Amino acid sequence: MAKPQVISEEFQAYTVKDAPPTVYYIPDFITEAEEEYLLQQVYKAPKPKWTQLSGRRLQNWGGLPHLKGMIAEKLPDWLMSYTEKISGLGAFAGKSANHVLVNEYKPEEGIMPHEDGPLYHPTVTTITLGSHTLLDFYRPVDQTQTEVPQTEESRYVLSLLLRRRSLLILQDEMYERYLHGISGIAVDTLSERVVNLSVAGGRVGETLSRGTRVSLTIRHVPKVCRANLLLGRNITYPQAACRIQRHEQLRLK
Ligand SMILES: O=C(O)CCC(=O)C(=O)O
Ligand SMILES: [Fe+2]
Repeated sequence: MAKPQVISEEFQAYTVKDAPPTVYYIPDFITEAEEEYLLQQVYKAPKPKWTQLSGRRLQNWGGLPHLKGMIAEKLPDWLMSYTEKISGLGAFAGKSANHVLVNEYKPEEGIMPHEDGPLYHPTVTTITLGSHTLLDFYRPVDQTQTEVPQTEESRYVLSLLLRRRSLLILQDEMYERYLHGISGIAVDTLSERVVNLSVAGGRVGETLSRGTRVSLTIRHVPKVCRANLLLGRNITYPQAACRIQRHEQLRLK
């Protein structure tokens, strides 16, 4: 089968070679002025736009992804110029990003190892603002292996240093097989397991104190309900599913 994702040739040079396929890490993807602008926009959002979770808070833009389809909402202009730029690299196989999660982590905050799952085109792209972090990768629990306990530590594979203003693109095995997470610590120690040090800059043994990091996780949700279907009269099953879903989403707001 043909490989569905094709990143523009110019960006192939940013492939992280010491990681399983496929990681692209692009330092200084945005300028300092752009970083400041994006942070300003994020913090301008009204308070109810934030959802507080344990260990981070988030803003959801573009609609709530759902197995039955996402009721797509237009992304605001301040995000569009960046999502278009990333879609233009070919990150979503010619489709345009239509969903952005903004995550904010204070020092000592993080996100449990997880998979991003089937609601998205199998690509995740992340712009890092404000502070670096280490994104850690884990093998999934091996269901056939019952004798030895499988701790997080034993499943840990590698980390990526995400500097502020960088862009990360994950696809293929790195998206589909491995779990990713951020540990809730205040100071990172760089080890030889941080496989992109030569490009991200940093020495083994060096420590980096975390500040507040804001990440923009930019994705393409293939299954969307078009708003005009919701107004139509001859509603067929999938359209009805979207309609039901719309009620669910409104209740969640
Ligand atoms: O903040 C990040 O870089 C990771 C966020 C993440 O994994 C997610 O939102 O699914
Ligand atoms: Fe994730």
